[in-house]
Amino acid sequence: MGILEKISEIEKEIARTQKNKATEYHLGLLKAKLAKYRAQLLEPSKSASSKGEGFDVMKSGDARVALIGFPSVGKSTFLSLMTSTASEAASYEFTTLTCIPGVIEYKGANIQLLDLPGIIEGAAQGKGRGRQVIAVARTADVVIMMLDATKGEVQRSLLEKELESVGIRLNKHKPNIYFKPKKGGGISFNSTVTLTQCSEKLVQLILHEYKIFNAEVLFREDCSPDEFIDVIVGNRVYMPCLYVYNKIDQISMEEVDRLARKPNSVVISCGMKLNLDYLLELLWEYLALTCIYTKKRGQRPDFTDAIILRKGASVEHVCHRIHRSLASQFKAPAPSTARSAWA
Ligand SMILES: Nc1nc2c(ncn2[C@@H]2O[C@H](COP(=O)(O)OP(=O)(O)OP(=O)(O)O)[C@@H](O)[C@H]2O)c(=O)[nH]1
Ligand SMILES: [K+]
Ligand SMILES: [Mg+2]
Repeated sequence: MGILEKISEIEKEIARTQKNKATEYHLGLLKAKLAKYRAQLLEPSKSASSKGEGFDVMKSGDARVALIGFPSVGKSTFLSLMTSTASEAASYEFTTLTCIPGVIEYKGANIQLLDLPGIIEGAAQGKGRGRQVIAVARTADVVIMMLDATKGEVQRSLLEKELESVGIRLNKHKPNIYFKPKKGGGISFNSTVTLTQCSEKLVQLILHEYKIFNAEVLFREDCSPDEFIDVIVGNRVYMPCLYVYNKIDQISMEEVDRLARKPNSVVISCGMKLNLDYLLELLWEYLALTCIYTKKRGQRPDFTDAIILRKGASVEHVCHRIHRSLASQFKAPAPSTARSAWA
């Protein structure tokens, strides 16, 4: 049996297994198995020919945003509207075949926006250019999931499933679980909160599935078995995602209102240039960039020229941006308390 078949067998079994106290261990084990097979599926294939051409776009600017969506939802139209780059847009599917970068200039920052080919169901398993597109998405700071407002719901859940299956976690934080494999001593299990979804026995079962017999595990949060598996597997990407419903010129006012109220969602129309300013404002929030203004002694700061840094940047980072040798000229290293000054 191939990996794909094994995956689909397990998925079917999970679907037909009723969720209750009696099946919780069985389900936990199935999920651990599923995660293992998916990881195997994602191991880089040996043949170089499977690499997409034109996908290795250099990172540039202060942040990177990737446009993910089904074909013909308006990704290229959006790129052409927001940046000075023109990306071909047309009414047929798969107009865009490579990664096309543009730059959004906003509040003094250069935000790299990547237009990508449309992806479809099965993308994670290599359908279309799915794998390459998803590989680019992993490198982004924020993903814009562009959806056709007339079929947004279906598209959204399909794409979420695709990204989920390759270890991309949207709008979630890293589970607060301390996990450390050891050389010996068995499994030590502790928690600082009451657990309602995992137990010591289930944790052990899952660890054994990964052939881990010695480890320290500390739950600092009431996490699910899936979240625990994420911690064991490790290479997960926790990514902010904005759901952008485009083409609202095609739906009723009531429907626009309903979509706009969903969490992490914005409604726009590229065709009628509706609500694009608000989308930018929100994108800026999601990027969580920090602007630092410098000033000369006795003068007012120049608010037109900012040093743009990532969230959590330190004083040392700022020094580096001003001049490479600045930090090393200080008598003492920046105190660690200063690190959190604008985190
Ligand atoms: N009605 C309407 N049509 C739009 C809107 N935005 C884009 N379109 C149209 O949708 C079609 C597809 O647009 P594209 O920008 O090529 O879509 P895409 O997502 O880049 O498509 P692929 O590259 O094929 O994946 C074009 O005919 C656009 O003119 C909108 O807001 N309203
Ligand atoms: K298109
Ligand atoms: Mg396109």
